[in-house]
Amino acid sequence: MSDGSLDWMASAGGPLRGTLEIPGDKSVSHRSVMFGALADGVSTIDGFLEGEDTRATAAIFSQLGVRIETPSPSRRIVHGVGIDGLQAADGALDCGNAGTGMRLLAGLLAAQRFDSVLVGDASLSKRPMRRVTEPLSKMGARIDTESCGLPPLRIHGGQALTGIDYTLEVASAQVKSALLLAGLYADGETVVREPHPTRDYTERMLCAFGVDIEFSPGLARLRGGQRLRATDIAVPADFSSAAFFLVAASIVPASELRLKQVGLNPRRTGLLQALRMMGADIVEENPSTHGGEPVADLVVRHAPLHGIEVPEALVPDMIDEFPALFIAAAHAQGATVVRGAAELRVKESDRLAAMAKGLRALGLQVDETPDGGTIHPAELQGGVVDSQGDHRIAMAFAVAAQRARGEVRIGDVANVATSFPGFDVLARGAGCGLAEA
Ligand SMILES: O=C(O)C1=C[C@@H](OP(=O)(O)O)[C@@H](O)[C@H](O)C1
Ligand SMILES: C=C(OP(=O)(O)O)C(=O)O
Repeated sequence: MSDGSLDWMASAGGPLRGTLEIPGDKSVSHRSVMFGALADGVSTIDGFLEGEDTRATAAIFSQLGVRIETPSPSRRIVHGVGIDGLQAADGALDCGNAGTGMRLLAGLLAAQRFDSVLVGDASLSKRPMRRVTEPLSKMGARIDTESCGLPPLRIHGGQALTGIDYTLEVASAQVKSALLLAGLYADGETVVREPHPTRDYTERMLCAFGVDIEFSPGLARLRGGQRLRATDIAVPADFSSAAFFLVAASIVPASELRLKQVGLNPRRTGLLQALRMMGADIVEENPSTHGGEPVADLVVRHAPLHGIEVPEALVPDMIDEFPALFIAAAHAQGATVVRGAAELRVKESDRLAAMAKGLRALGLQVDETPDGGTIHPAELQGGVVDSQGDHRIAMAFAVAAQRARGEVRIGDVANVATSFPGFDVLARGAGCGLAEA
């Protein structure tokens, strides 16, 4: 896993130009390995994200007795062991930096005959797990946490689970997915209701694996005791990774980028709507479907942006894109206001605090509130920013520097490899000023 020892120096390059292939979607990649492992038969995954988070998930399934081949980069062949075929691992299962990995696995492993221990890196070890352990315990699971509900998770297998009808307290696709995975093994029906619809990859993919699951925005329902049938998965390009280039090309004069065949699941594209409200020039071309998901080329050209009040209803649909949004806001005309985004405080870092601190270090005024803040744009100066070991904060400031007056040193960027390996190479190729410090 990342050791956090790498820094970047970023500065204004030229206009951003060219056609970029963005790596595979992280959410879809995690799930494709999990469901392929549980299926009867062999599943091939194309476009698998070669990131540390998703590789950690694949390594965990190897520890659980699943054969996974890597015939070439971004391709996996998963030899499914069937719904009851996982075997106890020898040691702890290391989810690395991945909240998605740990929370989904908590649901899945709570239903196995054997015990498991889930651990993570320093950042993941500070992230709240009660949001999954509490509803899972209502289903009959036994999971011990550290105090305050923190990892490691010590999961006691061999429990008989019962389905529940549960309304999520926070809009979280990870919690929903953990309950649905446990629900596959539970007696009776599991129903998950959401305060606001979240990404539905678990539902769509279970369906592709032959599970009878009913879902609509805000609701998912399945019966326990079903089997999964192997299927091939085509992973679309990750919108959350594309987001950094959407903002970079929007703010750097004379830029024009084409981002090829990016996943446009409506539960992921809140940033597209927010940027368009700000005046961004982003056009969708060559629409198609890829692995059952809508995709299109995104053609983005520089455009003058103006500040907005980000509609609260958009927050869950752009939950990972706020670091990028803050940078767009920093370069807009007029203030941008964010509300209803307290969840950002429990991601890989406290993203509201990390973005406010970083932008202040570059000369901006940011008024932070418990669930958001107001960004007052101004010309960015050079300076030193701490990414807090958070991949999305690091990439956001690499983008910010493309319009700064001086050099920006970004500390602790190795974690970019968790979601977007090769970001720096792609960014340089497109015209960004970005080098290892
Ligand atoms: O289910 C998923 O794949 C994810 C759900 C979101 O987390 P929450 O469920 O905590 O909102 C998101 O932030 C994360 O990057 C991926
Ligand atoms: C929050 C994120 O991921 P996870 O929860 O899987 O660590 C993210 O990628 O921004």
